[in-house]
This record gives sequence, C-alpha cells and structure tokens, in this order.
Amino acid sequence: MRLDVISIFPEYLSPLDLSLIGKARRDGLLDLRVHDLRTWTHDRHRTVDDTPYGGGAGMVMKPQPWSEALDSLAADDDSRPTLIVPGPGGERFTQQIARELAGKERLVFACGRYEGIDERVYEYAARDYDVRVLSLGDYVLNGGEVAVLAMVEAIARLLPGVIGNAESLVEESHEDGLLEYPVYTKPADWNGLVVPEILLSGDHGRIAAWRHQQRLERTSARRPDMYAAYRLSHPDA
Ligand SMILES: NC(=S)c1ccno1
Repeated sequence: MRLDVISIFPEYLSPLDLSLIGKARRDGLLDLRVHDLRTWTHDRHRTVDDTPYGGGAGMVMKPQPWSEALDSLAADDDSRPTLIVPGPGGERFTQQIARELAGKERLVFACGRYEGIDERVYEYAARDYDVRVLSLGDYVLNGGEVAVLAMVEAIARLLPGVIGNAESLVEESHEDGLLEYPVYTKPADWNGLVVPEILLSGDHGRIAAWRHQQRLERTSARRPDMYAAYRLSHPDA
C-alpha cells in the first residue's frame, strides 16, 4: 500500500517514523510519504489560506494549493486513490472502515487546518479520487494531523506483516462486535491483587469460555450499544 499525507505541518506526522509503523516503512511493507502543502504554493509568503466568503471568524484553506497537490499525487500512477479528509463533520471512523481501507491500493490523507478546506476542493478531487470525510469522534481538533496519526495506525497495523503475530489481531475490541477481555501478567499476586484463578489452570477450553464471558460482560457494561447489536446477531450469546 502507498499512503500519502498532505499537511502544512509535516513534522506533526513524524511519529509515523516510530515503532511498528516505522519498521513497516523501513521493511518496505508500507510506502508512506508525507508532503508539505506549501510545496504547491507560488507566492513569496507560501500562502495557503484566506478570509472566508460570507464573513465569519477564522480563515479558509485556499483551493489552488490543494488542487495542485492532489493533481500531482494522482498523476503518479493509474490507480484511483481514496482521498480521506479527517473532520468532525465526517462519517465515524470505525474498525470496519479501517479494515476496508487496509484493502485499498492507495490512500491520500488531506490534513485541513483553520476553518477547513474550500468546499470546491472536494468536488474537484472527486474527478480522480474516491473522497471520504471521516471523523474520529464528536469533538473538534485544530487540524487533521492528529486524526491521521490515529487512522494510519489503525489501518497500517492490519496490513500483512506489520504486526508480528497476526493472532494479536484476533479478539481485539471492535473486531467482532465485542470489547476485548482483561489481560494479566506476572506476578500472580501483586499488592494483594490476584490474577483470576482460571487463568492459572492451564485448561484452555475453560479459559477461552471465561474470556468470552468477560468480553460479553465488559461490552454490556461499557458499550450497551455494541452489546445490543451483538445480541441481535448472536441471540444465544
Ligand atoms: N473529529 C475529527 S477527526 C477532527 C478533525 C479535525 N477536527 O476534528
């Protein structure tokens, strides 16, 4: 997968050089490129924003740098990339969407700032991209970069070879409609707090059953919405 990120703060994406994502890039599992939007400005101040038509507070990102950036990236191959614009007004980003996007050939992330990107850019981009506005949640950030960090990690970790042990991806929260079970490690008695006896039994069948029950109870307590949906598709749960 090739993944491009366009931002006026490319250094914001430097955490993507670290840990498993950074290793995946170095191992050639992920072709991730970060671009400075100001590359596609032509004035001496490298201007990317201007005042909003219709008045109002703040500034709006100008269409021209974005159109040139998107044209440049689209021209790199014959694919039709998916353009993802993080924003509070978007469709909720979920594990299911992360899985869907992990199957794409190319993703391009556009990090908006200020009051947002001129709306005509979305229309213009649709000529060469499948455009999706995606939100991490119902809150407002100062820009798209933090959301891109989260989305890229959620997507890239699903790519073959990125997570050393693919088993780690099974029974994770949101993978199958339930939250994950509680985990424990040594020592068995820590500050008088003990590991559930079942986990020390070596009885893998009973341990699996206990873990599934924990998932049901945890999902019911913390995410009744998820639990209700799970019960609809698993009436015997
Ligand atoms: N909620 C999201 S993803 C966002 C991006 C920018 N502001 O909020």
